[in-house]
Amino acid sequence: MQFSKIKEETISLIRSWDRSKSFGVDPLYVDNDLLTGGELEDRKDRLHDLFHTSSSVLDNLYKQLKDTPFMILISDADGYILKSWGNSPFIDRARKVWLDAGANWHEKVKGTNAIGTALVEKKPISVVGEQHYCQENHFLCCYAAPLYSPTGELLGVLDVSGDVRHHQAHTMGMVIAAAQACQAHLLLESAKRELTLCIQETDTIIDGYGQPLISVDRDGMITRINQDAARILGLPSEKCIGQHLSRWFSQKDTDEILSAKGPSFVEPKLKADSSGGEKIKKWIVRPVRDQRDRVIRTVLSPKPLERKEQIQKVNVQEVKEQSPTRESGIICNCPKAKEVFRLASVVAPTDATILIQGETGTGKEVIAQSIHRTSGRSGPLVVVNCAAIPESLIESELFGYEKGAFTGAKSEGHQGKFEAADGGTLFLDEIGELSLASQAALLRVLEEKRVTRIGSHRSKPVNVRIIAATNRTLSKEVEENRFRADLYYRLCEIELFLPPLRERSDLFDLAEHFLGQMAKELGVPHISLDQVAREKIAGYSWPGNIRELRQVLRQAAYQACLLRRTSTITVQDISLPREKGLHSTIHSKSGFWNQQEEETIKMAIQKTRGNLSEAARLLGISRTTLYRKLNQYPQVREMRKRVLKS
Ligand SMILES: Nc1ncnc2c1ncn2[C@@H]1O[C@H](COP(=O)(O)OP(=O)(O)OP(=O)(O)O)[C@@H](O)[C@H]1O
Repeated sequence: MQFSKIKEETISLIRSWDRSKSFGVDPLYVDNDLLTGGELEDRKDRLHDLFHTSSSVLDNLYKQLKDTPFMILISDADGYILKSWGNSPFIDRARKVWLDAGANWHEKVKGTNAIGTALVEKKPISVVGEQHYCQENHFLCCYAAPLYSPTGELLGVLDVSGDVRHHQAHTMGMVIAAAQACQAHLLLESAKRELTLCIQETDTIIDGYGQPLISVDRDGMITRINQDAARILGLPSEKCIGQHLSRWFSQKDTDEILSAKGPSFVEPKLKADSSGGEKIKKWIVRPVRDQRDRVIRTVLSPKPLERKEQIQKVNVQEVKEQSPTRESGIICNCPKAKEVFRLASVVAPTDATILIQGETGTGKEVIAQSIHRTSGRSGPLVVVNCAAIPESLIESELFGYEKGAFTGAKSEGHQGKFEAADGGTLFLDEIGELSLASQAALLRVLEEKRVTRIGSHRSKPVNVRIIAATNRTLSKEVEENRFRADLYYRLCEIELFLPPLRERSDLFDLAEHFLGQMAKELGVPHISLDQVAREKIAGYSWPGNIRELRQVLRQAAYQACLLRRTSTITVQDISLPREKGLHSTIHSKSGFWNQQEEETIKMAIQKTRGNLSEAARLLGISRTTLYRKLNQYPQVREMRKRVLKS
């Protein structure tokens, strides 16, 4: 050993003896500090990672010392020996001085000794024979080196102890090397864990990224791929990994992708025989470089399409479409509306979130129902009218609540609409009416795909397809900060715009359909419109759209059949509000609507002689709604009383 090293060790030993004296350690009598079994196990548990990762190093060290009068010990940072390995007869002698698992060899207990002194001095040290402070330990020669965690925390000490007669200076070197190897293993393990976490984190990010992503190595083999991209390639993601890009792209395109030196666009064609579905026009290629600036990975993602392109793209799909038919109760003989239904039928079986926009009464709920019916989802369609629920209740309606969550809560708690729609579709009608606070809560559920009942700490996974609808222009609401932009983008993965009735060419198909329904209700074979009535209908702008058409025809049909006893509707039967100022009246759902509604209910009550169940059935509304309507229109109530008396 070098002189300076010896000098340094000697100074450490002198300091240690001073400390031992000041701690009041008696060199002739050791007052041992021993752990109970439970405490020993607890302390071992805390160093589990060290023991686990260092087992091969310690096994090796043990093999080297197996036939010698030496033993290996590991202590924790407080000086308690947690593990020891060794052979008798030396181990039996060592036990007599409690050089064994469970005993504390801190300087405060044992005075100067390799374990205790290495812990305090925080460096490797050997303590040989009489260098030990306590007399009973003079038969020992001990070599110890501190063990540190990857973050630099002192974990304990690795010690090799033996009979003083076998003291050899090089043993110290062996212990230092073994301690370093233990630390390296710990570091490697923690790096591996960090890497695993990183990979899991990245996988989670790329899967929820909302854009297809493919990563290939420099030979063109796929190393990572998210679900969206796998769908394009037409194979499950696990089957794509390890496949060469040339399975999907031509050799020329593959070479172009792999030779990209910086972010660029390529326009490769997916091979005709690839089993994948979507065709992408352009891909963005982003090379990933290592520390030496070499391209080691290439990430491919499709260039996002403009909305117009997206719609065209879906339209060219060879997907079996389900056009609305008369049997389904949906009339759609106009090219503009057909286009919307075509797109709806293409996206119905996917999980894409759909935003339906259109004026009031254009059939947003009708198309939502059609999407749900053809989605293949086994759960129910749950409809929530966001405008009809008071703001203070909307979150409990959507997410549910636990018992006693708030004053007035049902004692057994309440399932929210999200849970009710699990496995199915949640139709959020009039989404534009949601307050900003409720928008934030909704966004959270959409992102996490988990719902937490109010008053609960546990969240529950939900598999719900969202269809939202509004008659506001949501992008304008976003611009004016009344609707969250992030929620808007979440909701409009697919946007459907239903045309207003005045832009549809199938007005008379719709009229005929409704008149057919009314003929059934009124028990007549057929109801028709005369020419002048048709002209009046054709010349009107229908701000209340299909709903308004149905209401107007219903009133006209009742008037013609019940009051005039004819099945031909004439212009006198058709009562249209003055067009001036109509829009606001329709939108406020008051005025004109109320008059129409009141008249229609009166006729139904007359026809059914005051029987509310039958009247409700005739009107196509629930009994509860009819009761509500009777409260709203006192004159109808009075009329019913008269009908019942007569
Ligand atoms: N294509 C269609 N064929 C037959 N009936 C239709 C069609 N579209 C809509 N309707 C009828 O028109 C009425 C209004 O439709 P719906 O409730 O779906 O409109 P909406 O756009 O959701 O209205 P709001 O914005 O006021 O909620 C309903 O009675 C519906 O049955």
